Amino acid sequence: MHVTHLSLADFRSYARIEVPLDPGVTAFVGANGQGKTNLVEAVGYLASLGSHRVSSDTPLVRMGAERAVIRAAVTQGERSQLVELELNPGRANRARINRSSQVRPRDVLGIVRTVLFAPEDLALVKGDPGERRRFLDELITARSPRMAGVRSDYDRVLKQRNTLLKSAAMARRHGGRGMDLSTLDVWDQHLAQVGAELLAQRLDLIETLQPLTDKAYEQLAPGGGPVALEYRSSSAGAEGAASGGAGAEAPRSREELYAQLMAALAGTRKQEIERGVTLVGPHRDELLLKLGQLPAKGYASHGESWSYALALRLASYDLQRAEGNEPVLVLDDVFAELDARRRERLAELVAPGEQVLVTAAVDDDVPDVLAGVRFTVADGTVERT
Ligand SMILES: Nc1ncnc2c1ncn2[C@@H]1O[C@H](COP(=O)(O)OP(=O)(O)OP(=O)(O)O)[C@@H](O)[C@H]1O
Repeated sequence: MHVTHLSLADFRSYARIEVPLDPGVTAFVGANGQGKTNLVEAVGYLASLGSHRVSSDTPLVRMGAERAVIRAAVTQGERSQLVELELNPGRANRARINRSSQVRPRDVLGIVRTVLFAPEDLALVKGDPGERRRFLDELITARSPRMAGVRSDYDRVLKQRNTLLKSAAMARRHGGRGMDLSTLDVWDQHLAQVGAELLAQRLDLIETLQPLTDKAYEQLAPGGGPVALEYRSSSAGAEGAASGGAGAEAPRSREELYAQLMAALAGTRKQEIERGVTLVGPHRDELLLKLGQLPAKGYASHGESWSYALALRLASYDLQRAEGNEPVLVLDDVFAELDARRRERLAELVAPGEQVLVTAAVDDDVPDVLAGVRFTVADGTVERT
């Protein structure tokens, strides 16, 4: 798919902007702070209902404005669609497809697809486990938009269960009789049900992503691998079952994963009531990225960490393409971060994409193989050059 037109109103630094886009490569070039990333961030938002830079919508709305609107015309094969999101921080966001009456924001998922490479990606390798969980869950949602509902159900159930545990912990501290544990039993079942669905999807994704990541790493840094993705589940027993990639005997069916989660919740209940928080479940799991025999985090060099992060993004691109969903590739300011060899290899790998959007501070940061349409971004204006 590709975006043929992007309109923004009160989004970030833009009061109003209309950008017609072609398939193939488009580079947005301009000095620091001129609004290049703001443009591609908007495209990424349509694909994931979130920004790759911030976790709240507030900074996305232009200072002084109340709401921001992102609108894109999208073409997939013969089909064209108009998708629109209105961001209302503090209130519910709104969405429209083909100017129709309103739909839920999550209904637009799957219309715009992106794989976004950005300097923030280094956190995939060097950052907290939450970064890697988010990477997995975003890709799961891109492959199967209905999983956005499962993800938000999980967050909701977890929040409610934590509230219950917190009040149980408070009651204990203040010498109360404690709580009626049958209520907690019900929440355990809810959590295990949605948790098993999420866990199953993550394990399936990791198995599919593993060979693609290894291949991408080899393309970017020949001879530097192998790389391995291992899922460390907080709900697996001490024997470490349920690891994706490696664990051949790991439970895979929803029923087995449900039983695993229920057993883990029962096993940690005393501790959870003491601490007032849910200690096991997908929100506590870790995706371990290994380079050779060692974890990349803490061991890989800066360059190796970059190659790993890029390999994960390339693998997600290959995966979506293989499943018949060609995403828009967005490369936000990444070439300036890479040495000449990686820059060249990455550019060659992405150049054939149906649509590639690149941002760079200067023309020289855009590799020659990505010659295409250029826009100059300056002072809130975007002009084709
Ligand atoms: N909500 C907002 N309201 C108004 N201006 C904003 C808002 N959010 C960001 N900006 C402005 O947008 C500009 C940053 O834009 P952007 O991140 O797209 O820059 P860039 O061109 O990608 O720069 P760099 O090359 O440094 O990455 C900054 O000047 C910032 O002050």
